[in-house]
Amino acid sequence: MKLRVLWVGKTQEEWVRRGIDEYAGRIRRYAPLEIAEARDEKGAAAEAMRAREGDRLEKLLPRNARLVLLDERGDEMTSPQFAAFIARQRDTAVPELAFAIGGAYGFADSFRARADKTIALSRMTLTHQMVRVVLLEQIYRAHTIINGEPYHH
Ligand SMILES: C[S@@+](CC[C@H](N)C(=O)[O-])C[C@H]1O[C@@H](n2cnc3c(N)ncnc32)[C@H](O)[C@@H]1O
Repeated sequence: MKLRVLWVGKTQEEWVRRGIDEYAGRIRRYAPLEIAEARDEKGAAAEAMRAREGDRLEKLLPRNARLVLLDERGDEMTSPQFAAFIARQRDTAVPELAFAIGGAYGFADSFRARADKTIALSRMTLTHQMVRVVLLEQIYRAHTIINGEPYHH
């Protein structure tokens, strides 16, 4: 199963970029991973920015992909539950599992409605930049759990 992570806007901080590279490299030992970046919108009302960013995310999403939205209001799960969720997608022949991280103002309702599942990493709000690293680490962790490797304690 192919994995895709979509996000809005460039990665600004060097330390975030290093984290992304580290965990993306680790994930690619287990599954093909593509990262795609939608241009962020600036200088409009929040709702308009969310709508335009949603349209751009939509264009980066293959038709056959199952979409998981990252959102602080989503379902919370443990790392083993997240691993079981990923394994279930793979075992039911989902061709591509896509994760989307919103921009600084979050998602438009229209894009939110497109999601097959919405998950929260915490009830706290993280920056849209930091979520990139935390999500990638959890995807990596999930694969070590699926493969019974001694990373998750
Ligand atoms: C700064 S947050 C946007 C906050 C905005 N108040 C909202 O309601 O969506 C930007 C993006 O980071 C991600 N994000 C932030 N905190 C998160 C969390 N605890 N769990 C999952 N995703 C989170 C989401 O994808 C969100 O769209």
